[in-house]
Amino acid sequence: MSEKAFQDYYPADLSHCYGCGNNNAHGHQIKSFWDGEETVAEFNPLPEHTAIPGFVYGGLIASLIDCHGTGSASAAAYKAAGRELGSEPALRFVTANLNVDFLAPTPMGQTLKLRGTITECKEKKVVVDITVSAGETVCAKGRVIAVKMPASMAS
Ligand SMILES: CCCCCCCCCCCC(=O)SCCNC(=O)CCNC(=O)[C@H](O)C(C)(C)COP(=O)(O)OP(=O)(O)OC[C@H]1O[C@@H](n2cnc3c(N)ncnc32)[C@H](O)[C@@H]1OP(=O)(O)O
Repeated sequence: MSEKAFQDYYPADLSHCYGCGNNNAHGHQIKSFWDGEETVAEFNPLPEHTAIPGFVYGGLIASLIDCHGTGSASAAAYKAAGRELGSEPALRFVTANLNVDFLAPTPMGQTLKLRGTITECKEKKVVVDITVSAGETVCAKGRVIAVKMPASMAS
């Protein structure tokens, strides 16, 4: 995909998140985009993301859901406000609650596809429901409750 990802609009000084920060060389650097009214991201697990040989570690899956959720929340807030992504004042969201159901073993060696639905979008809180699929199989689903980032986290 050639368009800018939601995370590419995060300012450099706030781009160190392990899941989605462009400036975290050891992180996942996930990239989220709109696909119609839904949001999408892809990730290729590495050998170090193994749980049991051949299968992906659940904590990685939770991390992907977490950051696809907060990125989607920010994008949804901009959209609801009729504003361009990244415009000031920034609409930044952090995770208040993360809930994950692991529905089927997640195989290594396949691209994982995340798809998010904006379930609720208020000024201070956005709820995003997310599926993680390998091929035709939905391996996990999760819900992220994202809340406006407190000023104390950005200083
Ligand atoms: C663009 C650059 C970006 C750059 C930034 C990119 C960062 C990427 C972040 C990646 C994701 C992370 O790991 S973030 C790191 C992990 N998260 C954190 O450290 C957050 C720590 N927690 C906090 O700071 C706080 O508890 C907050 C901000 C989450 C909430 O506190 P608050 O601001 O006082 O919220 P409050 O007014 O009480 O509640 C607002 C609404 O949220 C709901 N709510 C509040 N907390 C919860 C909760 N734990 N579980 C469920 N729901 C909750 C309330 O019911 C209410 O819903 P209603 O009554 O209105 O319906």
